[in-house]
Amino acid sequence: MPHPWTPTRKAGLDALEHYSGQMGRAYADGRNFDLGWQDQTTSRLSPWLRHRLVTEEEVLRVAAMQGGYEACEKFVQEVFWRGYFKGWLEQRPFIWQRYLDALDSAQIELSKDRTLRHRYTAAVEGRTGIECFDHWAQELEQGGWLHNHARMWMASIWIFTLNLPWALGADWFLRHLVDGDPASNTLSWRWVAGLHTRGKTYLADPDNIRRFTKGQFHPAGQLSDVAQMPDEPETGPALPLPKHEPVRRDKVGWLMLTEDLAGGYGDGPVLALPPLSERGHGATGKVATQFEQAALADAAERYSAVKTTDWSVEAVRDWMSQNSLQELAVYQVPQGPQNDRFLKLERALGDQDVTLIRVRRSYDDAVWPHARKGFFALKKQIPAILDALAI
Ligand SMILES: Cc1cc2nc3c(=O)[nH]c(=O)nc-3n(C[C@H](O)[C@H](O)[C@H](O)COP(=O)(O)OP(=O)(O)OC[C@H]3O[C@@H](n4cnc5c(N)ncnc54)[C@H](O)[C@@H]3O)c2cc1C
Repeated sequence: MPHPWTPTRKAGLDALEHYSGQMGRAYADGRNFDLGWQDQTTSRLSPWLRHRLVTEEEVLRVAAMQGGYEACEKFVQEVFWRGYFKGWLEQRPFIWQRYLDALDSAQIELSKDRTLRHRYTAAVEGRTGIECFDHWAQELEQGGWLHNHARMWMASIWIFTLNLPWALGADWFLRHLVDGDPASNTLSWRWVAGLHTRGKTYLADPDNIRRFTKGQFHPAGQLSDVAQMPDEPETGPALPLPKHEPVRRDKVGWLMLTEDLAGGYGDGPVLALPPLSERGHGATGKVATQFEQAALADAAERYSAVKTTDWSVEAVRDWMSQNSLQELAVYQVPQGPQNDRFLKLERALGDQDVTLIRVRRSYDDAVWPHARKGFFALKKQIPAILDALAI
């Protein structure tokens, strides 16, 4: 499988333009088919969108020129799923923490239970004997990307057929996907497990796999036909979103992270923090690592950002004093490993009396408040949100 994601904004915009004619009927009719790498049935824009080398707003504006919501309804809704998951997790940060706790427990289980360890290793090495799963495991490890349906089938087989802890699977995906995103990934795994829409599990069906791979795979008799939701307390209600903070002074410097490379720094100097070397337990995939590093380099060049090699408070302070800065701003760092790391930096800067302002983009501001419950509530608001954003 080739690695087609050139990690630049230009390449992302080219891909968007190239796909624009397919956002209507072609997408609606074809999007559920996973026909292998050569046969594209979806936009494959996720790596650029994930890091905001290209933004959701830009994609939606292109969809608007193809006939808008009416003509591209399915595609537009899928774009909103990204913001839905992000907004949902922002308002339930304890679910991210629950995932980290579940991952820690699963790691301890792995170290103690040899049979579990064998099952886990066979799965991530693509040696389960379930041909489709093994094929997709190779795709993930080597190519760093999977079709949405393959992700759903794999997560389901992982949890309900291979009886592996869901958090280990989510960690494996997050570390290897070139679009690895804490919110979309964690909450999709939880959705398959029946933890997102509580009790509603997703069970992979051999005939469905045969249909949507056009016969390439048919794991008849190999998959569990029972789906048992893992044990977990009730989800709990959404918390309020932190208030939007305006940038108060002229002399503000910006921190750039690979969470959001969309610019919007005005005249302020920009400091680019490097991607984290770890996204979870174990090594990050090569394709994902290369994409993230080069994506940052591309954005840093466009915004004349200074690149630092670490996240130390000293590096940030030095750069601030070189630029005579009193205040720092950053576009909202969503829940996930970068935010966990960022909170430490924020605390250390706070100890040195540096004010750090988290700024929310208007798109997130428009979408996230509607991501408190199920997707349906957000879906109903899509026309109004598009209007409000003048799309
Ligand atoms: C178990 C599992 C794990 C996943 N992990 C991730 C992840 O780490 N990162 C990630 O970006 N997506 C994840 N997804 C969501 C989805 O599979 C990908 O966003 C999609 O396959 C990307 O392909 P595309 O760009 O061709 O999407 P298209 O179908 O062309 O859709 C256009 C855009 O809409 C958004 N989108 C589409 N479907 C979804 C969805 N179900 N959830 C959220 N956004 C969506 C993406 O930004 C995508 O680029 C996961 C799904 C599952 C079932």
